[in-house]
Amino acid sequence: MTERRQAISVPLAVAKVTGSVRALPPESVPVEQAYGRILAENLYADADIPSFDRSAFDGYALAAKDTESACPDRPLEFEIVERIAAGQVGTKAVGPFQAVQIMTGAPLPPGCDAVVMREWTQEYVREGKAWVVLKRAMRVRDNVSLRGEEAKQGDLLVGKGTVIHPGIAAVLASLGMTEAKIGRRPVVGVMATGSELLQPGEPVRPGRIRNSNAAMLAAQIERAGGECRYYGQVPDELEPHLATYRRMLAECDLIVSTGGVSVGDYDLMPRVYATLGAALLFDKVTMRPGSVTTAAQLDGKLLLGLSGNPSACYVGFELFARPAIRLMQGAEAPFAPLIEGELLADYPKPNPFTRFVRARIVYRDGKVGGVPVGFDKSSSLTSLAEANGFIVLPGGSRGYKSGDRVKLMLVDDRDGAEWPWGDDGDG
Ligand SMILES: Nc1nc2c(c(=O)[nH]1)N[C@H]1C(S)=C(S)[C@@H](COP(=O)(O)OP(=O)(O)OC[C@H]3O[C@@H](n4cnc5c(N)ncnc54)[C@H](O)[C@@H]3O)O[C@H]1N2
Ligand code: MOO
Ligand SMILES: [Mg+2]
Repeated sequence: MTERRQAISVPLAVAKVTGSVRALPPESVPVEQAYGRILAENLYADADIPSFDRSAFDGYALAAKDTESACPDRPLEFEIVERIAAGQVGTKAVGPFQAVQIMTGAPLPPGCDAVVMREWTQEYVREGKAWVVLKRAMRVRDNVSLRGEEAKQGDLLVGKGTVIHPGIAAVLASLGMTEAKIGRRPVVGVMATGSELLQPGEPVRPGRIRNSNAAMLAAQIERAGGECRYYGQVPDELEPHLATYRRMLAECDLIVSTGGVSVGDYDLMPRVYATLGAALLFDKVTMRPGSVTTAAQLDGKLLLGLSGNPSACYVGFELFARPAIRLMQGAEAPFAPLIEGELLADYPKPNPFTRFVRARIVYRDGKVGGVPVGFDKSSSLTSLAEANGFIVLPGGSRGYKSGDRVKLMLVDDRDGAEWPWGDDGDG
């Protein structure tokens, strides 16, 4: 008789996987190539930001107190003593009822504490001197960006472990960094198993199917931030499994296989792990699809045996490989966000295990909801083309009705979330 496997809960399985990986040593890349990578150091302001008082508008810098009596009936005249563009520093002392013509971003000259927008003024020449006339009073700091108003020297600007997006690229550049220190992308070895598999370019033959999981996993690895190294598809024979697996162990940081984890005669992954001496973390999870997802550890490396069934493979990857890949890059928030939203169609099936219904997450009328996509079986493939998330239904629940509140897992998210599962049960 086949040995019965001990199933563990999803949160426990996720915790076992995430507890088995650690951040890889960081590396540096040019800031222009850092988009989507994970920052490996805290970014602190190296100076006050902005680093000097500067004009926020094109206009005239002057002392606000000189403008107190200005009004439409009694305009005030200021002598223009200098004109400064952004990048220039004024050289003239500015006395009472004098002004400096100033452009946006230029440093405020000493003696000035406000800027009048050009549109509020008129400029003319009289007796060989340039003058500007003003019809309203200004207050100190009007139209001025003050030194340190955004951040003070030493302030934390961006935390280590954050996914770099365009705003963070701007911060890096503003700190004078040409290179960003980031987590190295783990090299993720992928092996597809199954004598039935054809390469996508091969003609179909009776009983055979095209290998779609390899292409799917390559894209999932890319989305998670890993570097996919594909080792091809192996037939259901132990020797090619072992040979390929040994190469992956030597060359990769994380190993993902698809297929062969169940109890069929040709499901060889359990024997692969046993032969290699890997320590099993789990080989059954109380989830659907993907219940036979297996995880093991060898020489400090995480080995993930995903199901061959396309939907089960997809779900297993997002639940286990994704946070592992992100943690290996040093992410602080490695998980896909799990949020509450509305179920947008009836889902009558009972859920003996936690169910991950492949879904289209939609944002409509200020609300977020999930629509189950098409054909809903562990073996389904084409409906995945529509999915950008999962509806997560807890184990032990019965059918759900359209409009019910449910948990939605956003697998297309980029920034990540901290532990989404709560401290008990299924999140
Ligand atoms: N007696 C039992 N049978 C099965 C159980 C069980 O508990 N007891 N679990 C079922 C569940 S649930 C799943 S899921 C599958 C898991 O199967 P394996 O991980 O062993 O995968 P394979 O047997 O290799 O293939 C399953 C299925 O997927 C197709 N496949 C495989 N690789 C690919 C690929 N690269 N691209 C596309 N499709 C692929 C394969 O042809 C099979 O149809 O086991 C159930 N059985
Ligand atoms: O492992 Mo299977 O995908 O639960 O249906
Ligand atoms: Mg099988």
